[in-house]
Amino acid sequence: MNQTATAKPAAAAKLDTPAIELDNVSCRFITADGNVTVALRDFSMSVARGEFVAVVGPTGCGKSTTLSLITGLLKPTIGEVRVMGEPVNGIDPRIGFVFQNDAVFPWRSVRDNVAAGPLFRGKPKDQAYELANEWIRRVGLDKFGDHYPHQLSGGMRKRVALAQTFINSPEILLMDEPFSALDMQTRTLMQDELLQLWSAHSGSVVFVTHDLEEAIALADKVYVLTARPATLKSTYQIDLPRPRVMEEVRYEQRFIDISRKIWSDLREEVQIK
Ligand SMILES: Nc1ncnc2c1ncn2[C@@H]1O[C@H](COP(=O)(O)OP(=O)(O)OP(=O)(O)O)[C@@H](O)[C@H]1O
Repeated sequence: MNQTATAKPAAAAKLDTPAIELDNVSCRFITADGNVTVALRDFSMSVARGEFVAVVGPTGCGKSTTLSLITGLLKPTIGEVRVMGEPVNGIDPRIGFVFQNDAVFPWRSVRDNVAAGPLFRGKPKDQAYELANEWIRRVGLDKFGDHYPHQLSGGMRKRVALAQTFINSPEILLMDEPFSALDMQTRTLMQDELLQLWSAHSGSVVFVTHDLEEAIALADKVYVLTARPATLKSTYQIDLPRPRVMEEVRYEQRFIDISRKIWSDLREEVQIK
């Protein structure tokens, strides 16, 4: 075989590599009293570059564990986790996070919170603050740059968290129930904002949620996990057209059909005691 004729240029081959791969991963915890909890069993997942993946499953099955494995905070008991084709090894600056609890510094103003990432990464102060102002404007908080987190609503704090994360241009964004503490209206607004930021930014997202509708409305692909020990129950490609408008997409017939299908899978698992 003619190797040179078939081999892809290295750069192109690299771009084909998924952003995230979990390869037959199992994760087992041994608690202080000697009990063993298997959180994931023989679980595989692949997230392409620029893809938005949502992970749903019953409470306590192992959804957050998948994120901890991607960050390198946890190591799999069996299997391998790769980011951009390389085995995970420590904290990766290409990964950003947004969790349910805001990771804002309460003693810093909005502007200082948003500038913290670039400053930490060594950007000169004037550039870091210029960028922070730009992101504060993008998330609609222009008038609140000098406010402190306790002076903001839950939705506004979430905007700070998004600005704080997106300012670092993460190639991978991990989100663990980021909007679950928000009321329904604010949550819908934040979902729209997330989609706008993501589409302008083109990173890969793994979004863990209890809310099946949220998963379908946002994602390109939904992974459904079984009850613990979580293994893969099913995956669904979500073929709803983009751009999606949150308050409209959930009334579309296609959305309702997909929800019904996935819910029938999930219901079986939620009912397992
Ligand atoms: N560090 C740990 N030590 C021991 N057990 C753990 C640890 N982390 C998670 N677990 C256990 O692993 C299981 C899966 O936890 P995980 O947080 O991944 O579930 P989840 O699906 O995200 O849950 P929820 O939907 O309630 O947020 C749970 O039973 C949890 O108690």
